[in-house]
Amino acid sequence: MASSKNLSRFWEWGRKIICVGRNYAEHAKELKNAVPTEPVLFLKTPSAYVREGAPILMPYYTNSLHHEVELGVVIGKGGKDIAQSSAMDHVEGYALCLDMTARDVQDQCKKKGLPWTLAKAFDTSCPVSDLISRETIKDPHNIKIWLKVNDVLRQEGSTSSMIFSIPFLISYISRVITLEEGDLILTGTPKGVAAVQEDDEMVAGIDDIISMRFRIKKQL
Ligand SMILES: O=C([O-])CC(=O)C(=O)O
Ligand SMILES: [Mg+2]
Repeated sequence: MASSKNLSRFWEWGRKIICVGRNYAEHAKELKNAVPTEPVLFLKTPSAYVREGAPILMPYYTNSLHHEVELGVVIGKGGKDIAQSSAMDHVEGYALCLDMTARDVQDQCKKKGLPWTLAKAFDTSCPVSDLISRETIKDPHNIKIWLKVNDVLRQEGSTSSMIFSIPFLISYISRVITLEEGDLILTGTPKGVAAVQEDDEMVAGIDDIISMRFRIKKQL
């Protein structure tokens, strides 16, 4: 839990960003995907991080940049083959995250059976909030995450609807990929994903605990 090193700026550690897809049935259905029986995993790189004050850059190769608001779990203690029963001991805290997705590119990748890297891992595809302490979010499976675009509510979902719980995900992931302090797990998005345009402003939040604001700009 409490680590010797300061993870308050976890995004500067250069560690892994492990994303879970289709962890909310309503979102899997809205994109006409099957509801998974095992977690769907993909990765972003640390260059995907962007912080409030800097713009989200729409890649030059997409015409459909989607927002996905997600709860992030920041790993405080690394491990391999972590048991579900001790998984929460590895959690330093949480972060509000966006999994920005070039949806048209992802659709093409799906059709061709190719990886999602261009759709998911481009620079600025992972806007993140400050670290939120475990004390602040006592029950991470019972909070509301929401996102507005230009003041219109687009996404609002409770983490109680996650298919795979945080301990399950930590255990599952750590059997495949060793977790290290500073890693971030994105736990999937609720329904309501949609496209944003240049100069749109997004505000996302977790209940009234935290909120963050980002503007969309085109990559030059
Ligand atoms: O792109 C997708 O639909 C998968 C995903 O990231 C999510 O469900 O959060
Ligand atoms: Mg996502």
